[in-house]
Amino acid sequence: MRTTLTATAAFQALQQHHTENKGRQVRHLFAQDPARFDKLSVEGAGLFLDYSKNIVDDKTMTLLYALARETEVEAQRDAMFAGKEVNRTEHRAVLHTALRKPRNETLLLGQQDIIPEIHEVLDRMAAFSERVRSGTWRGYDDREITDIVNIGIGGSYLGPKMTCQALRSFAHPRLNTHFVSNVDGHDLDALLSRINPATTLFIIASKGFNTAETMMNAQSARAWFLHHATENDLSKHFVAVSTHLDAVQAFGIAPENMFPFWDWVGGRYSVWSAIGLALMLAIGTEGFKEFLAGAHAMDRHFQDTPLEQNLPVILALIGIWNRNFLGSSSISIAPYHQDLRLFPGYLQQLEMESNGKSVQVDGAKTSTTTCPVIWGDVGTNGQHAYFQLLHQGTDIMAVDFIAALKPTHALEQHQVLLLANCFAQSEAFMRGKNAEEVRADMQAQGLPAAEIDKLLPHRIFPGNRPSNTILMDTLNPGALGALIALYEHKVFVQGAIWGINSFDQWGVELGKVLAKNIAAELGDKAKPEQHDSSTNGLIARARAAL
Ligand SMILES: O=P(O)(O)OC[C@H]1O[C@](O)(CO)[C@@H](O)[C@@H]1O
Repeated sequence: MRTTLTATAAFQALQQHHTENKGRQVRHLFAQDPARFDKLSVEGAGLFLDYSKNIVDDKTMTLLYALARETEVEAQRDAMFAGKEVNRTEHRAVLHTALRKPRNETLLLGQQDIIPEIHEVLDRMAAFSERVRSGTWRGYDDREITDIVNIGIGGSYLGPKMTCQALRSFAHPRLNTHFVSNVDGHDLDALLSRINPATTLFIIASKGFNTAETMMNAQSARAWFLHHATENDLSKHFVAVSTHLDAVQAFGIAPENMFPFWDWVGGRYSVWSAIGLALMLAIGTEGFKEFLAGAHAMDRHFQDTPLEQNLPVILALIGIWNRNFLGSSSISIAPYHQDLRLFPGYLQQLEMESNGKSVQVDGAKTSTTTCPVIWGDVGTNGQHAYFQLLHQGTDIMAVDFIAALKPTHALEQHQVLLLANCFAQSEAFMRGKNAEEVRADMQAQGLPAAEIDKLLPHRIFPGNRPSNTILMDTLNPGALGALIALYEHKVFVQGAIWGINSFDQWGVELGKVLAKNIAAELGDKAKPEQHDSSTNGLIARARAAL
């Protein structure tokens, strides 16, 4: 039985520390300590994390490290890396980290070293990718492939799509990557009218190969293809990524066109496996290797670095502080890089599907709140839309700013303005602008006293809004790998502290079952209505329309 989190000595010490320091202003902490930035920033695996703009001091951090130690984060981390059955509700090891291990390492799962089979699949992916990229893999009328369509959903979609978008400046110029996930036919339909079956390669990506949305999209894509070509041509245009060879074969894809992975890779952690095939096709084998190496560097950092300098641990602990003590209910992810615009959506699945739970591993209710809402968009766009609420709204929401110092374009002035905005926002969130400062500003502008009094409350910024800033040199495959792994391990540490299983997702099941029933009812108008009056009413309207 796990000790209740709120009953741990460290948690209680943090509660007391929080009570004693209520109302403290980070701007004052900066004024008191000129070395604050140096003390509360850390570097590892090519990433730099500034967490000094959070409402913490040395004592807060010391207590947070004590919380990590008391909840045995290090032992839990080591168990994950060693391949222990960390995903206890599904009786599985959790070994996405093994996917980024170099060829010369070993990792025993039971009696078997799993590194050789991981690299065997990587080698097959590489050989295939190089054939497609070089143009030696040809379609049914002997033309080169120009379009790759990844059909998958959840982790079989978000990872490949986000990474292809993030690394688009490293992509092969002939290959356009597309991603279809939604069972809404508008998604597939909009794409099919823009591509040529003779030069298109479909990747059917699904861990279980039984996900209703993916299977329907795959069947429709296949049917569309067969309008233009024959069954014999399928093997040149359809490949699959899955853990289920039999289901892939039943769909009509031959084993040599299937790239396997393993049940110890969770869907939202699978971009490092063959699920990353679209990315490998886009950026090439070397680029994909760099991507894995960046993540591996973060793995090593996470495993080997003391908690006090450990990026994922610190990011996680700051998150725990903001969530469980300051009551922050969401984190806005603000990438100041256009190519990372899908990163907030990717993190939504990673964090919310992993830690959106209210029951501990031992079955008891959690004693604290767990995963906050993750949301966001690219920075400067958000500034002109919802940042208003972050600055002056009633809830305290945390922000993660993410930026690359050097761009992959030559428009230097854009980069200057971009970074200026990024740093200005974090400064504004932290500092705010108090009544005296606002009044002095308006007086300097020569506004009449009555107008100043009227406007004053509207123009005050409370500040003290917590944020992290993560910097990388350039957004390249290695940096992206490290960034994703940073958040993966952050999620792990938080799950370990909250005592929850970050690797199952039972919460998505109920909707799937109900949808199956309702789909049958929509298809058969004679079926009796058997739901609440709202659901029955909606079904009746749809039956009338279909
Ligand atoms: O890759 P699959 O098996 O199609 O699953 C897709 C997604 O569905 C989920 O299982 C949730 O329903 C996710 O965890 C997963 O990423």
